[in-house]
Amino acid sequence: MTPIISLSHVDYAYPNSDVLALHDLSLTINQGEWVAIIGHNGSGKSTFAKLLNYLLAPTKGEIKINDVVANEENMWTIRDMVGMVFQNPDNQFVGATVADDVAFGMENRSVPREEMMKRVDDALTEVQMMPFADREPARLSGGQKQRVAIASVLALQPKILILDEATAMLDPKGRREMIALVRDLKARMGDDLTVISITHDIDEAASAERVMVINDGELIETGLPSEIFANADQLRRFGLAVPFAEQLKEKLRQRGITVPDEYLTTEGLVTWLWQSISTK
Ligand SMILES: Nc1ncnc2c1ncn2[C@@H]1O[C@H](COP(=O)(O)OP(=O)(O)OP(=O)(O)O)[C@@H](O)[C@H]1O
Repeated sequence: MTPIISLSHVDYAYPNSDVLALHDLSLTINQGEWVAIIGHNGSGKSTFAKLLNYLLAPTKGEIKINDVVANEENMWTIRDMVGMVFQNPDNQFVGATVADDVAFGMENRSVPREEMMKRVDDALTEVQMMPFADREPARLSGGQKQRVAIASVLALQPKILILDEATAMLDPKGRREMIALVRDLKARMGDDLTVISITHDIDEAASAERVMVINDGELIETGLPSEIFANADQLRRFGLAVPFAEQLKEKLRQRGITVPDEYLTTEGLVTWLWQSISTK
């Protein structure tokens, strides 16, 4: 496994604040991983994301992206490697059409026209938005807008895609489609794409390969989604939502029913319930 993101004893304090938004953060994320970052409001998740593409500079410690130290001098190399999609789909558009919008970042980086046209087509195809290439972005649904935002990032061929609450403003269907899209992208691109999902959405976090929990600016837990989400007491302690299936398991246990210890998705629990009822 090759590390693509490494943080060593990183602190960050906002200029107008004497509180550390992040404190002594040390971690490694490997090339091709899909990592979810969870934590209650104000725990430092967005600050972490902004440090990764040098929108913010660490107050202390060192960040390396693909072995390049994040600093003033390497800022543009870092930003070329780390693409970000934010929460509000309406704040991410600059072009008159979907295709213009995807082309915009490449125009800024002087990608030759022919190469640019090809990358626009490829990126829109990846996110299944090719039929919308000539549409006005403002007229798309929230989920479609976020898919175009992902295409704009993919067209720049980043190594890392950061989704900073990118599903938060979508309806459940849009959210499911985004998660499915990221899963497809990961399956197709393998180690060529590392994904960081900063999210409050349990389904999104559970789709990742690894979950990191940030609490009050510190990394307090990292593990498989199944390990993190099966620990309801710990989730509550850190102000996080407990998955529906885990809540139901707790209630069943209180009634004396033996339930599986391992984490189950809602669908997994439904299947288990059916099986245990039908064998009684
Ligand atoms: N521009 C700023 N100036 C000063 N303090 C800030 C600024 N932005 C964030 N903070 C503070 O830094 C801490 C971490 O904030 P951050 O936005 O990274 O948390 P978060 O986990 O992303 O929260 P949320 O889930 O609400 O988006 C919080 O205490 C917040 O109040």
